[in-house]
Amino acid sequence: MSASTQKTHNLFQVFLRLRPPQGGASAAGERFLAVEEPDEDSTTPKHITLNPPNDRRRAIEKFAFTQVFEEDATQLDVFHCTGVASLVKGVLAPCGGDGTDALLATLGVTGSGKTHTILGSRSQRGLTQLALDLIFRSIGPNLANYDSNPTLEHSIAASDPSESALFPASTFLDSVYTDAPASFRASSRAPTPMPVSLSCFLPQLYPQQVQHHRPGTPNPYPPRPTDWCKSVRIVSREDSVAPPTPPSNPGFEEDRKKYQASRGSAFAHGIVHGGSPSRTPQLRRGRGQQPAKHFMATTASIRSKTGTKDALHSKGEAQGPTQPPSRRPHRPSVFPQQPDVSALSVSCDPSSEYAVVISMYEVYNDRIFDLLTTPIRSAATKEYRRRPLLFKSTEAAPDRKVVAGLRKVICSSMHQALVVLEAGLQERRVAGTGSNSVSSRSHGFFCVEVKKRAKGGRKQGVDMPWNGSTLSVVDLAGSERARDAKTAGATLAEAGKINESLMYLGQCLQMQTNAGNKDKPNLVPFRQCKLTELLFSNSYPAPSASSSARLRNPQKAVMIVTADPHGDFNATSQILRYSALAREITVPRIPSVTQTILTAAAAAASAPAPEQCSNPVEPRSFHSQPFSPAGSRPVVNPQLLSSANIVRELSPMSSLIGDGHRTTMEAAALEIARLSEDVDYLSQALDEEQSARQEAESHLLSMEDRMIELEQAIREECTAEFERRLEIEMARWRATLQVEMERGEEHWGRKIEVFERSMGVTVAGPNDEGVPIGGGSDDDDKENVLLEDVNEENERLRRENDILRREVSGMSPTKRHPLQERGSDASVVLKNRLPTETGSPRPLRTIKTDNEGTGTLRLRLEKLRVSDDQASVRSPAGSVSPKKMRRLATKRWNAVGDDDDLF
Ligand SMILES: Nc1ncnc2c1ncn2[C@@H]1O[C@H](COP(=O)(O)OP(=O)(O)OP(=O)(O)O)[C@@H](O)[C@H]1O
Repeated sequence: MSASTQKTHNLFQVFLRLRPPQGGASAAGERFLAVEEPDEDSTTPKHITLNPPNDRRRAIEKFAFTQVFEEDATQLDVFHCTGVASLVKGVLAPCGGDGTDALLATLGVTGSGKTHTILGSRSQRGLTQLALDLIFRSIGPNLANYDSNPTLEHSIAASDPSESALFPASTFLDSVYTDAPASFRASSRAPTPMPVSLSCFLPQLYPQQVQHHRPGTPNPYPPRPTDWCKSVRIVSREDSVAPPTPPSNPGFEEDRKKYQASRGSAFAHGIVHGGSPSRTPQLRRGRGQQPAKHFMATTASIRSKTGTKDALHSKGEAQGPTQPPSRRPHRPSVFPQQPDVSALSVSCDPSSEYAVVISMYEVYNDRIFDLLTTPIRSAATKEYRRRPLLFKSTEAAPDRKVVAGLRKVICSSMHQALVVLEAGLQERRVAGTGSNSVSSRSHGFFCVEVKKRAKGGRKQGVDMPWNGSTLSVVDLAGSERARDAKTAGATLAEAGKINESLMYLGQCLQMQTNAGNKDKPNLVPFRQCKLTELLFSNSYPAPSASSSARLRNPQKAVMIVTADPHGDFNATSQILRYSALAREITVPRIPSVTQTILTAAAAAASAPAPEQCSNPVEPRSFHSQPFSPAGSRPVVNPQLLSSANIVRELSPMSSLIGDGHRTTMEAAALEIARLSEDVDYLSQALDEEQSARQEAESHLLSMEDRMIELEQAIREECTAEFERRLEIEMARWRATLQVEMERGEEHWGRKIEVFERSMGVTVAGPNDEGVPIGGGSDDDDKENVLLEDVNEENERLRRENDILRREVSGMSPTKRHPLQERGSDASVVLKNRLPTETGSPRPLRTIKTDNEGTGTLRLRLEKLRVSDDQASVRSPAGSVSPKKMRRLATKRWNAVGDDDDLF
């Protein structure tokens, strides 16, 4: 097919594959995607209808695809119906020529089944393995024998335009895996060198060439900077442990789930960076202990948790090929065999010999990294790094771009190809997210170059060049919403890059149908990012092919869109919108702004014929673009058009709007649908916010009531507590007051007593020893002793007084004088005791006696009187309080004043 004829076709055939619900239909959410019945002229469904769940006001969309695979479609169904065999046939070019490049890609929301479709599972092969199987089966005996032709590698490398480093599979696999066959070790080839040194690594990669290179002659295999000096990405320095090997028996779904769970938990914390599969902490469990995501990706988890900050921005050093042998993983040996395509083969060119060369790379953060190049550790940063590769035109291929500097592996068998694929998948980045426990974080490219040349390979003693075509299998990373995927940090950043690149891809896919439209220029903006460049660059014939250059056919491309009918509606509808070959929108309710737009458009359209506007009717349904998948007739959704409203309103609309304004109206309808969705979403969000606000307000009110109650209770409690404490304090105060009063009374009593005592001492004078009575110590015992002494003295004086009285009464009046001589002149005493004119008693000290005996007697009588009173007051001694003493003393003082008849 010529380039000019290809131009009129879509760049991609787009298939849709629906994923069966995980955990049964009961566990799935509401289904929002319905598959339409096949058209009359077709046996397979091609259309689906997207019904927004739980919201009948949103636009209903209908999409057309090349074919729709429902949930029960098998891997073999997809393989057959997507025409992989046809792609392979184009690559093999059985009719001669270079063949046609083919691209097989999957696109979809994260977790929708892209990797499952492309790479299969532990029990089922994916399209990649099936395509490889078909290629090797079809080539069969025409595959060039590497063993019988040692210059094969040289001749292929010489024809390769991409500045690649070419290795035989055995050499490459021995550098990656540990269990190299004994025969290989005994070969003449140098063993895999440990260090990264270029000089010591060269013999391993180019053993034959080095052997054959003679000193002094130009080396045909000089080390290329792109081969050795491009390190691409950083891998954690923990990457030093042997990875698990895929279980040898396929079909153990349980093991697989466990493995996925372990990977999910291990990677859920962030990015899992690429690295050798043999170097992940999670993989230290030993062989066969961890099942794989799919049989090829058993060790894909190798990515060490990085945490590695700027892994992507760091620059690396020279890249080396290997890890130390002891750290390399074991070579997988058993792969799933189902589905079986052994009965299928396509023809190849019998006059040609073929060689199959495999390369793998990934697009991560808009940069290309080789998956078959082991990252090497930087001496400076101790990080494992790779270098990004360039997608460019080379000297050997000026008319097309190639990924330059890839490592490519020549495979002699299907098994070798599978093991190489496994090795490359080990390097691919995956991570656990909220949406998929084993989520691809990069766009993976698996390229099978089928080289061909005329049999014999030599013409006039010169090696003939190899030409050929490439089958590229692409497993795109899934679009994801950060909210659902619960990603953060670096994983969130890479999700942003993924979404951005998928957005550009969506723009390209949307524009692709215009490529066949003669009226519109080819505006597919595929140079916006690496992903679209890689996918679309070969879709067009070389723009400036020189006369000497061969005119290559544009690639054939198949896109398989995967979708989960029970998954995220918004994300799925977005993917379907830009990937579908055609789309029809039904807007059930047009907001007022829409009416304005449509009315204006209708007025403009009807300006030349104003009579058509006599009865305008509000339109409700539009076709966003004509359905034209692969030349089919325009599609109208019968279910949607069965609505009486829509049918009735379509006709007036089409009569109102002229053809010249149809494009405007379509754009307006699309915008309306988008705005309507936004409005619906915002109104729903507003409703949620309002209900949340109401709930918060009612909660606030109840909280306020509760606070008031609490405040009241606290106040009452505080009041009770205050009163209780006040009562206690009052009681304490009263007690203290009582004590103080008693102390005060005692104090005053003591003072009065001291005063009385001092008075008594002054009157009594010194005792026999010359010490004043009562003037001594304040001690009670002494007082008691003194009191007893006074009492005794009092008694003695009483007795003496009685004696004297008897003597006085017995004496004659003439003999009474002696009594006066004894100092017992009562009249003098009475006279002295009588109050003075002022009313106060006359001080006893001032008494002057003429007679010493009379004075002494009088003093003794006075003493006797006072002491007697004191004795009567104080007896019983000790039982009278100071207070009483004071009162009694006071009374006694008064009594003394009144008791004039004492004698
Ligand atoms: N057709 C299917 N049949 C059975 N299981 C499927 C199918 N499609 C997907 N799955 C399962 O769904 C899960 C997610 O699929 P997969 O990993 O292929 O998604 P993905 O689209 O590649 O996600 P991501 O973009 O995050 O890498 C896996 O467990 C896979 O086995």
